Amino acid sequence: MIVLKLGGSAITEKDRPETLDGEALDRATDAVAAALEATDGSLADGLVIVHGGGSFGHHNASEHGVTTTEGTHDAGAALDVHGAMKTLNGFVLQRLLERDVQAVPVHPFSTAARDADGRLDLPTGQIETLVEEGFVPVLHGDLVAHAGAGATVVSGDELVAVLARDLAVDRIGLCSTVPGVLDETDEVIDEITTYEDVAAVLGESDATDVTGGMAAKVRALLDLEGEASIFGLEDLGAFLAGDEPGTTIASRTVGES
Ligand SMILES: Nc1ncnc2c1ncn2[C@@H]1O[C@H](COP(=O)(O)OP(=O)(O)OP(=O)(O)O)[C@@H](O)[C@H]1O
Ligand SMILES: C=C(C)CCOP(=O)(O)O
Repeated sequence: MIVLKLGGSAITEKDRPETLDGEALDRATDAVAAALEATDGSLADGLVIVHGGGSFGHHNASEHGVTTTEGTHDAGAALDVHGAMKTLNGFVLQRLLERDVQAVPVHPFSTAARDADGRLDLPTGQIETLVEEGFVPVLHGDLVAHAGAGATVVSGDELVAVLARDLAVDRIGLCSTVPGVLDETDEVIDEITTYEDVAAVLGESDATDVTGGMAAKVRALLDLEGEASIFGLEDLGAFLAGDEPGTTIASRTVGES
């Protein structure tokens, strides 16, 4: 199974509130549809798509002071953030359906929760069954119920990490607006194995972002057992065809702290 995150920075104009990058989303969904068609719909035993927020969700969350740790108990605020993410989810689904991809929505706000320590629980049985039945579940960064905090933000990157941990996932790809993780001279770093090696060059997103940008992304992926790739839209087709474009985030070896 492949878990693919379409970064919000890749499919929206992240610095203009609630603005889709329709051309980029077309390119992304073209690549997904072509990869599925080339494998008669099987694509390495299934595909799960997660998309981020970009200019949907982050601005709303920021206005309401909601982050991954600071929550809200105001249903109106919660629905504002969740509604923005559902709007973007609708655009992603529509473009996939137009290309005959059997995409269906899974909204984390309706299914996931955090405990008081912030640990995320995302039931995956529904997702597994959807994949087995030939669907492409499309999840998204969202709000989730958070014990003691109301509702907090969950990033698409966190969802990818949980899916990779709890499902039989073979490959993980994060398609963003950058061609990979960049070093101090803006060259793509081929492989990252420890956070410390790259901490100095990792930053937040240039645009409004409540979930930590590239630094949080690398941290979440380094916690996984398998490898993950971070790459740009131009390399999405290559990733889906089996290549490892951009930056590979390699897991820690067993026993290493
Ligand atoms: N060393 C780095 N290499 C590449 N990008 C970096 C680096 N440091 C910070 N960034 C920022 O991280 C951004 C990518 O993270 P971001 O969270 O915006 O991506 P995304 O997952 O595509 O979007 P979203 O979070 O909206 O889904 C880049 O656009 C850049 O602004
Ligand atoms: C801001 C919200 C609601 C979700 C953000 O998800 P991300 O763009 O994957 O970090």
